[in-house]
Amino acid sequence: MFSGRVAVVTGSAQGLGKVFSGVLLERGSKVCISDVNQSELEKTYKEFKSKYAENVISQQCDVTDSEQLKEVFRKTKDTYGQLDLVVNNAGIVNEKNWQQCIDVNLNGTIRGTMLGMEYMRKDKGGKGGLILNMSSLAGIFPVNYTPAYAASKHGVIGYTRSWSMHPDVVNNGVRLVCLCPAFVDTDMIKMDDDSKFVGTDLAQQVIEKFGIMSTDHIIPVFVNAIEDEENNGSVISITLKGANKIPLPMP
Ligand SMILES: NC(=O)C1=CN([C@@H]2O[C@H](COP(=O)(O)OP(=O)(O)OC[C@H]3O[C@@H](n4cnc5c(N)ncnc54)[C@H](O)[C@@H]3O)[C@@H](O)[C@H]2O)C=CC1
Ligand SMILES: CC/C=C\C[C@H](O)/C=C/C=C\C=C\C=C\C(=O)[C@@H](O)C/C=C\CCC(=O)O
Repeated sequence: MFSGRVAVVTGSAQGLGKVFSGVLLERGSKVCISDVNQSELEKTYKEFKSKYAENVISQQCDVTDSEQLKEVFRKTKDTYGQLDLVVNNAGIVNEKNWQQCIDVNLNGTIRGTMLGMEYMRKDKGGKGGLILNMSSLAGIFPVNYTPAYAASKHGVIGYTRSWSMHPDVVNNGVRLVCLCPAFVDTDMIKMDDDSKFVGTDLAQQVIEKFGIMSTDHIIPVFVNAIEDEENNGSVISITLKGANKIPLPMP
C-alpha cells in the first residue's frame, strides 16, 4: 500500500506535515516535502535524506503561488515518474491577515487539489490516487476566536466533498478525504502572536475543554485514510475521544 507510492506533502518542514512525511517514508513511499519556510525545510530534508536517501526530495513552495506549487508537482513526476498521494497540509492561523489565512488554507488547498487531479486522473495519464485535505474541527464547529480560519476550514470540507461526488473524478480513480483534528501539539496552537486570534483567552478556554493531542494521535487516522481504498468523501473528526466520520448534513 505504501511501498513505492509517491506523495507530495505541502507545509511539511515541521508539525503535522513533517510527521505525515516521516510516516510515508518509514513505510517505503517516496515523498516530495515542500514548505514556504526554506531554512526549516532544509533542516527537515537533511534529516530525512540521511535516513531515506533518494526516496525524499524537497522543493521550496508557497502554496499561495500557483507557479511554485506547479513546480512541486512537476519535479515529483520528473523524479519518480508517478504521483499517488497529495496531502494539502500547509496552513496558518491569522485573523489579522485574514486574506492570507484564506489564501493559504482554502485557496492553497484548491490549487493543490486541482493539480492532484490533473496528475492522478486516469484519463489524464495518471493511475488514480488520494487527495488528503487538512481541515480541522474548526471546519465543523463555529469558532468565535478564529472566524476566518474557521471559514477557510469549512471551505476545505465543502470543496473536498464536492469533488469527491463528481463522476469524472470518481470514475478516474481519484478519491478525496478530509481530516479534521481538534488541537494538536504543534506551533500552530502556541499563543505566541497577537495576530493569530481574536481573543486569546477564548482560545485558551476551548483548548482546555478539548485538550491537546500529540501528533501520534493523528497517525493511525492518516494511515487508515490511505489504506482504505473504499473511503472517498469522508470528513473525519479526530479528538482525544477518537475518530469519527461526520455524516453529510441534509437540509
Ligand atoms: N495543530 C492543530 O491544532 C491543528 C492543525 N490543523 C491543520 O493541520 C495543518 C498543519 O498544521 P500544523 O502542523 O499544526 O501547523 P504548523 O504551524 O506546525 O505547520 C504548518 C506548516 O505549514 C507551513 N506553511 C505556512 N504557510 C505556508 C504557505 N503559504 N505555503 C507553504 N507552506 C506553508 C509552515 O511553514 C509550517 O511548516 C494545517 O492545515 C492546520 O490548519 C488542523 C487541526 C488542528
Ligand atoms: C487555536 C488554534 C486554532 C486552530 C487550530 C486547529 O485547527 C484546531 C481547532 C480545533 C478545534 C476547535 C474547535 C472549536 C469549537 C468551538 O469553539 C465551539 O464551537 C465548540 C462548541 C461546542 C463543542 C461541542 C461540545 O460542547 O462538545
